[in-house]
Amino acid sequence: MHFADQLPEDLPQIRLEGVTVRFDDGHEALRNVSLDVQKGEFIFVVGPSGAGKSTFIKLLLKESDATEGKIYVCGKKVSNMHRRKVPFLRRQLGVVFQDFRLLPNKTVYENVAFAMEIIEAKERDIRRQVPMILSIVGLADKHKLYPHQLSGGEQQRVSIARAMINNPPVLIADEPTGNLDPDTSWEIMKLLRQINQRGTTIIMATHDKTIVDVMQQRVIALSEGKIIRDELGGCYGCED
Ligand SMILES: Nc1ncnc2c1ncn2[C@@H]1O[C@H](COP(=O)(O)OP(=O)(O)OP(=O)(O)O)[C@@H](O)[C@H]1O
Repeated sequence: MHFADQLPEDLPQIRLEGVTVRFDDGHEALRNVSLDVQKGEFIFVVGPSGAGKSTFIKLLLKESDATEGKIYVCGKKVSNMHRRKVPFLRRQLGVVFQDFRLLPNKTVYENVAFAMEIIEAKERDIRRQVPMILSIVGLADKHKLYPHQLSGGEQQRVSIARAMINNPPVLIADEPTGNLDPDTSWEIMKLLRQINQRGTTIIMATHDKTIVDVMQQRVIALSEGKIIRDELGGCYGCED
């Protein structure tokens, strides 16, 4: 038994313990950050440009490494995880980006099916589940179209369908409404709220003050790499 590898008791879905990310030039993108995220939470990560939001998200996905501290995601210690195990970690995390990142030469159906093919799902399951998720995101009638034939909001729905098709317990959204107009942004937020109400934890980095203020969820505010506020039912910048 390797006691050093034992996980702490009562581990929440995500835990950061004294995490610092320091780059070669000495700049610290995160400084001694500690936080717990419980299963089923909806969390906004806010802060000005350069505050450390993307760095935080990259740590969860193991796209970056912490210089100091411990990170646990979905029952696994990520901070010392072997590269070989990273693909298994990523299966637990659906990811949605500001710029959608769809495959331009694949149809809506194929873009979503691709995420199941990667994990070697059975063809029969793909044929059953892809139409189901497309109807949940309101795109059942657009399955044959290519990304360039869709509006920005529709493209983001495809990317949410792709992120959710393998039922990850956590959905990470990095500025998912950043390229969308206000009405379309609200449609996307309604969809994210529905997904959260079905039990998926959502962590969303955003600059959108209105969305954060209206949604009344937990808000973690970063400034210069430090958590300066962490409150339930919070607002974007409460001093405003
Ligand atoms: N490889 C790197 N080397 C040095 N500094 C870096 C590196 N990557 C990021 N940084 C710095 O770390 C800080 C945090 O960056 P990060 O991308 O996490 O900010 P952010 O809050 O996501 O900003 P934005 O809202 O503009 O996306 C910034 O000052 C950035 O310049």
